Amino acid sequence: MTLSTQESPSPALPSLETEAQPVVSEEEMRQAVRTLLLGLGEDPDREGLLDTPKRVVKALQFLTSGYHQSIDDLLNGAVFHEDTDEMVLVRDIDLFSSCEHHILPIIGRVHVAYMPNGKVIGLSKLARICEMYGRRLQVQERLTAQIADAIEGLLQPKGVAVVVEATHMCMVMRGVQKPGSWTVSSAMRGVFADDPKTRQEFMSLIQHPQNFR
Ligand SMILES: Nc1nc2c(ncn2[C@@H]2O[C@H](COP(=O)(O)OP(=O)(O)OP(=O)(O)O)[C@@H](O)[C@H]2O)c(=O)[nH]1
Ligand SMILES: [Zn+2]
Repeated sequence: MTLSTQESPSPALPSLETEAQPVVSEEEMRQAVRTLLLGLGEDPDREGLLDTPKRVVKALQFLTSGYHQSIDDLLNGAVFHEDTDEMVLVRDIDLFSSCEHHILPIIGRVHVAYMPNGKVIGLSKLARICEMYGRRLQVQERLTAQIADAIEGLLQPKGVAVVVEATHMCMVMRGVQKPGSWTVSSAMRGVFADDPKTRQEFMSLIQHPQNFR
């Protein structure tokens, strides 16, 4: 699918992926799902599958709806001037994304921290940023870096730390079939990259509780 540029990001914002507009109609997408069903040996005209192409297209559109969001929209102006230089951390943000290789779920959690530099962001907006990038076709490493870049661009903080812990259904349900495997990726910027003590403080704050599975 070709991605077409719909808007040029504001220079004050971090560089974003351009908004994707479908270059095929919804009907063509449904036909493609019907073709997949036929290829799988199914009968797309049997009762249980009649509405499946429509449902699959709708589900995939939702799971990739992050392409149609922008930081500007989700932020709703919630950046505030605040004189604090203590670490802000939101941990255990649920993550549901889709791997770009197999379009299968990536499920996990994100921990986001930053060291303010005169500005703070509405806490929910950190989770919304994770959602926006999660609802795209992703590799975990890029998702992690995009979240860090967005926060860095918005707040120009003294540092940003993002850790993503996720399990990839393409490694669990198929392929190498390793349930229980978790991939951990991190993006450390500013003081989190430069100062081992600050990084260590962050890492100790996101340690799993005893009962973490
Ligand atoms: N680095 C990285 N790799 C990923 C991610 N999601 C899936 N992959 C990997 O992408 C690779 C694609 O490899 P290929 O050999 O082209 O595809 P495949 O035949 O389906 O590979 P297997 O999964 O090993 O069966 C696999 O090793 C996946 O585990 C991700 O978020 N980051
Ligand atoms: Zn995959």
